[in-house]
Amino acid sequence: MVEPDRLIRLAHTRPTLTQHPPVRIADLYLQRGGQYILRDITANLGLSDVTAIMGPNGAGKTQLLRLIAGLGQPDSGTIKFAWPDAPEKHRIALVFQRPVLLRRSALANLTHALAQYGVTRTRRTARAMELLDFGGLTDRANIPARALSGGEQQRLTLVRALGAAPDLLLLDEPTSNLDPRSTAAIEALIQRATAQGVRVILVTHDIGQARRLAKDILFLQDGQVAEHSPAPQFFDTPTSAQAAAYLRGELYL
Ligand SMILES: Nc1ncnc2c1ncn2[C@@H]1O[C@H](COP(=O)(O)OP(=O)(O)OP(=O)(O)O)[C@@H](O)[C@H]1O
Repeated sequence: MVEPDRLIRLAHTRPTLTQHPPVRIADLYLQRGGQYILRDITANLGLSDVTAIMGPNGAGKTQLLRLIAGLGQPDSGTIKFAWPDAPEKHRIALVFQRPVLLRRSALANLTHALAQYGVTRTRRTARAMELLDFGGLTDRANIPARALSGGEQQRLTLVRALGAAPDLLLLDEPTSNLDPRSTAAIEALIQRATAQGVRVILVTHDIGQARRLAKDILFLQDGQVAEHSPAPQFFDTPTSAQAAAYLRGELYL
């Protein structure tokens, strides 16, 4: 495999993010079907390399991620980015829970995406091969993407997103349908991306995954922030009753 620093070479210089939180969410409300599904969300995200958004089904995790990605507007409140021109599409990449791939080979899925990202035709194939290598998919280059295993498809989706050299990678339960081996491969990819300075916001129900990857946890309950803490504090001494019950595996209704 190529070295990570060769692979995700940045299309632009990353800003120093220590002074400004990459994502600043303030007083955010979102209504759907006549009800508020996100309420009074105020949080700085992306200060650590991996932020996990956790919470029970229906808590609003996916909707919050979509708003951060620029897919839709809140009813009120703001989402501001450390990058002056964000959300510019190539600075923020979103990977959905289920892979969405074209009916083409793995390689062609990547060259197609790279064309969208503005990579010149002459560089596309070499870059796509680098990305396949990064994802451990070199020998799958010419296989129809939709014939790949679930784990391979998700790896392909992830390296396709990284091909945009994003500053911020948004992942919505990227391993929810995968077995431990495939999950480990995805987590390794995420860690290699963060080693390149990519900030990750990860929605996950997998407590073990959050422990392995995340430095801070935003816990949502009923569309509100129940807790936002550094990971060790969240796991050892959660301050909200909801998070404590969730971590104990109790059914908090
Ligand atoms: N278009 C819509 N109309 C009405 N309600 C909606 C709409 N879209 C989402 N919702 C509701 O918003 C709530 C939050 O949904 P969201 O998908 O963000 O939850 P989640 O925390 O990601 O859940 P899960 O863990 O099950 O994926 C849910 O109760 C959902 O039914």
